[in-house]
Amino acid sequence: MATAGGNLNIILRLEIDKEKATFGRIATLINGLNGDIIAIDVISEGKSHTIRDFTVTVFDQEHSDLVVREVRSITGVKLHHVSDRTFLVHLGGKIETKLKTPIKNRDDLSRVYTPGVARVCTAIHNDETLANSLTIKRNTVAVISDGSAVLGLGNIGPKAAMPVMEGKAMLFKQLANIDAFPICLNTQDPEEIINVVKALEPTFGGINLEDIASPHCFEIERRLSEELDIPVFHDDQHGTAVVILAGLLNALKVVGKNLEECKVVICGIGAAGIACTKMILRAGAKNVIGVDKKGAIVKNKSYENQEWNWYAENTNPYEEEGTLSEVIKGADIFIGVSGPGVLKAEDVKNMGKDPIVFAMANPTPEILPEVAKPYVSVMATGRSDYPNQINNVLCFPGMFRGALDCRASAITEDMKLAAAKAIASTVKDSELNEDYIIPSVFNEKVVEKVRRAVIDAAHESGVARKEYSLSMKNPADEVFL
Ligand SMILES: NC(=O)C1=CN([C@@H]2O[C@H](COP(=O)(O)OP(=O)(O)OC[C@H]3O[C@@H](n4cnc5c(N)ncnc54)[C@H](O)[C@@H]3O)[C@@H](O)[C@H]2O)C=CC1
Ligand SMILES: CC(=O)C(=O)O
Ligand SMILES: [Mg+2]
Repeated sequence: MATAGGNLNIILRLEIDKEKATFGRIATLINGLNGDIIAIDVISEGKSHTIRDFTVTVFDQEHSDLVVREVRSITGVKLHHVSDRTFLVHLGGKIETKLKTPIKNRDDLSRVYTPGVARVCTAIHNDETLANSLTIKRNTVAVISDGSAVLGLGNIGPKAAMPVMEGKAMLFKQLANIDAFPICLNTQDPEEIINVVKALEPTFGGINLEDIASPHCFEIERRLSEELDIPVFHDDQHGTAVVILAGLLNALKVVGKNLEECKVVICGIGAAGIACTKMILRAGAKNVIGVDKKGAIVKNKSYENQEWNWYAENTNPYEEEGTLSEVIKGADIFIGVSGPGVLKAEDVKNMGKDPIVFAMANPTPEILPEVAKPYVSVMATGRSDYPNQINNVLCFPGMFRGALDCRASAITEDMKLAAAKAIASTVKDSELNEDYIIPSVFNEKVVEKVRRAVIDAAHESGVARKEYSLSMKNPADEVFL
C-alpha cells in the first residue's frame, strides 16, 4: 500500500518480562494488525528481562499509532520509545565535509594553510582560470532553492526544503562523485535570488536550481544563464523534461506508436510542465494540450503568466477546451506534473487505445498505479516503490558530471536531447517491456552514458572549454589535457 512519504518504518524498543510475555505473542499481535516485522535486534539480554528493537513497516501515521497502542497494552511489555527510521537518517543532517589530505604536522599545516596557501592565492589572482584546477570549484555544484515549490508540497519555505536539497547533494556525490552544497535562501524575491547566486559563482562550477516555483523560476534561470559563465540548470524544468522524454521514447516503442501522431495531455503547467512540453514538441509531438487548475490552456485568451501566453500559441492545435476529464478523452499519453490524485480511473478509461500514463507528482502521484494499471499499457511515477521510476535523478548527476568535465559554460538544448537519448538507450530493445521503460537509478551505466553524450553535445554546441580524457576511472580525478 502506498503512503505519501512511502512506506513508514518504525522501531519499537520493547522491554519484555520473560515470565509474562513472549516474542510470539508480540509478533502475532503486530502481524494481526497488518504490521510487517522486518527486523528484531537484541539491545540487551538479562535473566528476567530482554530489550529488543522491533522494526515494523506500517502504512501511515494512523497505522503506526494503532500498532504502538496495541503493543503498549500487552502485559509484561514496556515500550521504551518509538523511532521512525526516516527521521533517524535525517538526524543532524545527511551530509558532511571531508578532508582530501589530513593535516598531521606543522609542515602539512604550512602547505594547506598559511604561509604556503598564499602562493596559490597569488597564482589564482594572476590567472583566475587556475581556480578551476586549484580549488573545489571544478567539482562543486550549488543546489539552490527558495523553498517555494518543494516536491509537490508547495511553498513550505527554505528551512523545510533543506532535507530535499541535502538528498540531492547525496545523489550528486554517490552517483557522479560531484560535491554538492545544499543552499536554501531566505528570500523568494527573484532579483535577490539572482544577486545571491551570482555572488556565489567563485565557489561553484555549476548551479542546480531546485524547487523554485513558476513563473519566477523562468526569469531566475534565464538571467543567471545569461549573466554567469558556468552551467545553470533548473532541475525541475530540464532534468524532468529530459527524463520524461527518455521514458516516452521507450514507452512509445512498447505500444508501437509515433509521438507525431499522439494526443498528449500534460497536467500542471508549471516549471516541469512547460519544460516538458517544449522538449516533446522539439522531439516531434504535434498535438499537446496543457491543463492547469482552471482547465485547458487555449489560444486567444490572455494569461497573466507570460509563459502561458507562449503555451497558448504553441500547443493545442485543435483548440480543445474544458477540464482535464474533458480533454483527456482519446489521449494517447498523460503526463502529470501537478499534484496528488488529480487523475481519476474514469479519466484513464476514456483515454485512447494502449494509453501511457506518467503520474510524476511527488510524493503522491496524480493517480496511484494500483488504480490506473488495469486500464493503461505503460504506467510510470516519480517514486522508487513502483516500477518505471521517472525521476530527474536519472539526469542531473550525469548532466553535471559531463558539464563539469568539459568545463561547459552552459547547458544547451542539444545537451539535454543527448542526455534523454542516452538514458533511453540504457534499456535495450530486447529488454523493453511495460514495466521496464527506464533504467533504475542504480544502473551504473546511466551516469557514464549521460556524461559522454553531454560532453560530445557540449563540444558540438561550442560551449565546452576543455578536452577530456575518457580513460580515467574517476571522472572527478581526471587530468585535463
Ligand atoms: N518525478 C520527477 O522527477 C519530478 C516531479 N515533479 C513533480 O511535479 C509537480 C510540479 O512540480 P513543479 O513544476 O516544480 O511545480 P510548479 O509549482 O512550478 O508547477 C505546478 C503546476 O501544477 C498546477 N497544479 C496544481 N494542482 C493542479 C491541479 N489539481 N490540476 C491542474 N494543475 C494543477 C499548478 O497550478 C502549477 O501551475 C510536483 O508534484 C513535483 O513533485 C517535479 C519535478 C520532477
Ligand atoms: C524529483 C523532484 O525534483 C521533485 O519532485 O521536485
Ligand atoms: Mg525538484
